[in-house]
Amino acid sequence: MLKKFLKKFIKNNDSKENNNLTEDNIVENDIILEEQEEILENSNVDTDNTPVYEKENIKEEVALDKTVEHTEDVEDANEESQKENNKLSFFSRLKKGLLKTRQGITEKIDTLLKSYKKIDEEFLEELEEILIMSDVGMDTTLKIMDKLREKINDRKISETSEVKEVLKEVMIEFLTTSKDSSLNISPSPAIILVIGVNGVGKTTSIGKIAYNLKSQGKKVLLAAGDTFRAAAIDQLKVWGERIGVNVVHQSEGSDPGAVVFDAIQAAKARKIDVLICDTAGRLHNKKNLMNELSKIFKIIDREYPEAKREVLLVLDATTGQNAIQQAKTFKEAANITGIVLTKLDGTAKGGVILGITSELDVPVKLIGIGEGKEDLQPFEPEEFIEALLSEN
Ligand SMILES: Nc1nc2c(ncn2[C@@H]2O[C@H](COP(=O)(O)OP(=O)(O)OP(=O)(O)O)[C@@H](O)[C@H]2O)c(=O)[nH]1
Repeated sequence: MLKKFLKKFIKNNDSKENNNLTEDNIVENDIILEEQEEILENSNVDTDNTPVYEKENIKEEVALDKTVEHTEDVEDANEESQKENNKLSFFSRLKKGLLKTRQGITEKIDTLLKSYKKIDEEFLEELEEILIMSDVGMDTTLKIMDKLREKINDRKISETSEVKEVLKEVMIEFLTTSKDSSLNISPSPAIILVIGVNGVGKTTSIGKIAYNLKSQGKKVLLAAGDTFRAAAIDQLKVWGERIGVNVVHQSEGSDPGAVVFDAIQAAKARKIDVLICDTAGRLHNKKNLMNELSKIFKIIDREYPEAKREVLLVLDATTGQNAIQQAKTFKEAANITGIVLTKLDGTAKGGVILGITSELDVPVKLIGIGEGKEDLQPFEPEEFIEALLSEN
């Protein structure tokens, strides 16, 4: 380090003072350089063999490092507490959003628990009824009840006061599929295809996902692949402007495959991290839907094989059991990698989430609890069940 500094110092001086170097003064300079190095190394060496000059520098570097470390620590702590706050505020918003579902499930379960002290068949049947009535679905309710009975027997539980914790455990197990529930978008590039019938919240969800990814520092591009309605294109453009993300679009009625093709070329040229494509979700004819989607998949296969791929199906929680039916149809037409469940706020049918994960074995990756750009969050089974079943 010292040698490097000296050489640089002397060479700088040389170049400033001596623009016309001769062979002789180059040799002379080399000798001076050697001598100065020797002098400095001998005179300014401390007991630990570190030159004083270097030591001063080290001190400054350490002090600087400490300041940087401290600033980084403070920044990390701020970031952590910001994350914690966001999580907390999302949890309370989730709890608030689930109010109607909580009224349908939790309040009824709490009343039931108060009216029975000991677990008996009548108690279990009433519990079963509450779940069925809350849109969990018949099949899933029966499976949940079987698992609950099994755990109650194994653990020799007889008091109803202990049932809620076991029920939470069972529900979390049902909400946790074998598949990864995080978005498969790293390393970039990635393409997310968003499918679902009209009105379920596709465009809004795309806007929210793009906003989240952009906030994480990712370069995002949107493609208005729902060319069936001009309003759908305009709506995506409005979201794009709102969150500062570009939208590739063509006119109403144009070929969705062509829009996706253009968007892929733009994504490659602009080194985009995540390209999110809207699609038209007409369900009246499964064959049409399949044809349209398979055309888009072929284009992605051919033009963007290097991109990680997510196919997200958007479902509207307010439609209850219909959402499961829709999901089954879409599952036959496309290889769905995740579900976005919207409008969990303001519905008493939130229990449908249990039916979706258990009947389809596709993970719910994101949940929507409002119309704002921050009202879409990764789905976490424990957090969700806590927000759903905890008291008050
Ligand atoms: N309360 C609430 N409303 C939502 C949520 N997600 C979407 N919406 C609203 O649902 C309505 C339909 O959303 P869109 O995003 O237009 O749905 P889409 O599936 O794109 O429908 P088309 O544009 O008709 O294809 C809009 O008014 C949204 O603001 C949510 O999580 N909660």
